[in-house]
Amino acid sequence: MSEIPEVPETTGRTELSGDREQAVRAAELDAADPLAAVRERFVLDPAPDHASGDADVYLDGNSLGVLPRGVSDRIADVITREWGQLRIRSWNESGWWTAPERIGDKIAPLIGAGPGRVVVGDSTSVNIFKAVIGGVRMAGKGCTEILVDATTFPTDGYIARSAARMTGLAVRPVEPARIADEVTERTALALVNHVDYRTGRLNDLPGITRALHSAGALAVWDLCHSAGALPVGLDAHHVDLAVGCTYKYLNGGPGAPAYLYIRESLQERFESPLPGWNSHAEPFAMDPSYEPAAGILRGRVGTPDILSLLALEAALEAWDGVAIEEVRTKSLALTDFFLECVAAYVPPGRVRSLTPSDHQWRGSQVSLACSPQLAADRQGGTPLAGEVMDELIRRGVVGDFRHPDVLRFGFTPLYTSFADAERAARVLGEVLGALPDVESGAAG
Ligand SMILES: Cc1ncc(COP(=O)(O)O)c(C=O)c1O
Ligand SMILES: Nc1c(O)cccc1C(=O)C[C@H](N)C(=O)O
Repeated sequence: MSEIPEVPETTGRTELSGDREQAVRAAELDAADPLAAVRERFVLDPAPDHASGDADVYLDGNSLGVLPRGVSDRIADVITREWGQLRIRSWNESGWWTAPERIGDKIAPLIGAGPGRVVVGDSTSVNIFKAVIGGVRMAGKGCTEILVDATTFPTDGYIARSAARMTGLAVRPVEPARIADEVTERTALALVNHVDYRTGRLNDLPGITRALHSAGALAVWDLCHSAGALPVGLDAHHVDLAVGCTYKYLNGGPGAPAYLYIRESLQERFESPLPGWNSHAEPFAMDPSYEPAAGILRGRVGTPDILSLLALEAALEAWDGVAIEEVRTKSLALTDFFLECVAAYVPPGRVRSLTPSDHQWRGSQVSLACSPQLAADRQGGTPLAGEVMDELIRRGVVGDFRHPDVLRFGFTPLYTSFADAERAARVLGEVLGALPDVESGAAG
């Protein structure tokens, strides 16, 4: 990239000479980290085409989590033995048929749900559809609208609008912080992201859920960016419906199936808009008339994606003996430390944090907005901010870029170390420091 001059790259080894203070601090924090050994449960080898041969600092687990060690062997066994040799018998003998609810019960403790409240399958988008239409069908007769988080990840908005058209309701986008003031007795439900994918802001799940309930509306939460990163407390906060993906902080793999949570007391009233045969009370009766299965099974649709489901099940073993509360403690310490290092290494005015400094409102990522000059549209496409991320990746620090100016760094406490955080901030400082002077418009 032409705008970023060549400067010596960091080696990735801890260099105590130049940036002694932060590097020493990182080493101390890693030595005291009770989750440090959990990192060994993940494959963090260098990519085969990596020039230096060093492993990357991987800060993109909020998009695609890292491969947990046990998954490859488990999937090889599923393919060679369960599918290759047992074939059709595996639906019963290998537990394929019951995998969606069995794996749902394994995710449940991580999101504060009791058994029988979570079912795994389909994509997040499809589960949003089930939850929104299922929620509207349970809402009061006079309801005329659905509220949608105005800052939502786009798929939620697209699906909510389509679901609203199908049910004759209107959609009203509302900032999460305004939902308590905007909800009315005409609101069927609100669909809200627990953590904002762009800024990393944590929304007030208990407070918003309470406010919705006081107005008689249901609370539907998208947990994609919180599940596996922080405690959610679905049962404790009486959330009605929730969905989430499993390929981010749950490390289930690319395209891993999503999940649907239905509050226990609502399950018998839940009418799926996708009542496939797997959600029937007696699927193998092949009855032409539909009768929903009892409980969470009615959230199923068709034949589950067994290879992906069982990869996810193996991936969840990385959580053995790990409490979500200790993950949260480490996540906040990592993001605090990264922000400290950014302040120490990055020249003033080049980036500002979009992620709240207050722990109460912070998820498990840090989003840095680049100065307007770096974010400005340039002829031929990507803003310079996008090229900054490309350069970071080239130097072995993997985050991602979101238009127009956001550098995102996701922190997955199961495998991210404090040394990773220090190295990422140091390389960011080198890349941004090598740019020609820009006006200081972004500091703050
Ligand atoms: C908040 C949120 N919801 C939904 C999705 C994606 O949905 P799907 O799993 O259907 O691709 C994402 C990310 O891809 C997301 O960040
Ligand atoms: N789901 C993804 C995919 O299939 C390909 C690339 C990225 C994704 C993502 O998860 C994007 C992500 N939800 C985000 O927060 O931007």
